[in-house]
Amino acid sequence: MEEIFGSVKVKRGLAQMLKGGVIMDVTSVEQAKIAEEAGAVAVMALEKIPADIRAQGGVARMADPALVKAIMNAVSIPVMAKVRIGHFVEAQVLEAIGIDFIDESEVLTPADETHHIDKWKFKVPFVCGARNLGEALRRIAEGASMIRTKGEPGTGNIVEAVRHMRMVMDEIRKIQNMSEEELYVEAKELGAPIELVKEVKELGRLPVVNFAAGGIATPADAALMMQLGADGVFVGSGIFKSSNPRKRAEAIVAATTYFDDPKIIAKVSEELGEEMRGIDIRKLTEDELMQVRSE
Ligand SMILES: O=C(CO)[C@H](O)[C@H](O)COP(=O)(O)O
Repeated sequence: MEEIFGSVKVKRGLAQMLKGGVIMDVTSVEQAKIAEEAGAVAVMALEKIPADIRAQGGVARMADPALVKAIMNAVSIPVMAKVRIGHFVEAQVLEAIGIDFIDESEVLTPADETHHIDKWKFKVPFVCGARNLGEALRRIAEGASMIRTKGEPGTGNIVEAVRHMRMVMDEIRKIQNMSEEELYVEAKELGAPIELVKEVKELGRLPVVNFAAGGIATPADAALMMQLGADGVFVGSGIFKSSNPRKRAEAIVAATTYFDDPKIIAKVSEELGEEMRGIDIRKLTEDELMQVRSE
């Protein structure tokens, strides 16, 4: 058993078990319980949801381990937590307390602008963000067991999540239509290892699950991302910045499950109360964009 614990197969398999589900950002035990009861497949423990990180500014770091442990004790579903990009000691701390999954996330303030964490050194699986195929494959080459397209977190605006998912899917289709010999130049242009590019051609998808994140605020948003090819969704601000988080969380779970059934999506979208207000991405400066942090 020891031999396979922490193996690529086990770590990627854990991510696959979350397929088709919603992973919700939570900042307290109370929110974690709401998420679990609403049908989330996992929760992401963090100090502040992305909309508040964006609004309050300052340096955003890994959550207090005491908060993470309290959430782990309160729910039976897997618990994830975020570390700053490149901050391998925050990752060591989370692994030490027995976290189920680590998100090396651009939502927190990067600790290293050049290097991501060497995720092969950890037994715990990692999820990382990507805006395109090259970025996704670089993170997988570093040991990520799950990818999420980045979107623009904390905006309640789906436009960047759509852009990034379409980009990844388009680039995969392009590779599928290439000959073997063309893959070498493509790998160079993507900045990704040739072995992974070949694997994408063979599989017709990423070798790990790819969820959508950043800006999902309604059941229809979640279903849109699923129809565009996401394996599942992450939702943070859209739920806990709305007037009725419990009802919205349940509706987003239903819409993710029945993403290709507009009648169900219509039904669960009724009377959800006030939505998160949201931000026009064009009003953000380059410095305010989280998606561009470390590629
Ligand atoms: O980083 C994340 C995924 O790991 C966040 O959960 C996600 O991006 C949340 O964004 P939003 O608050 O816009 O839903």
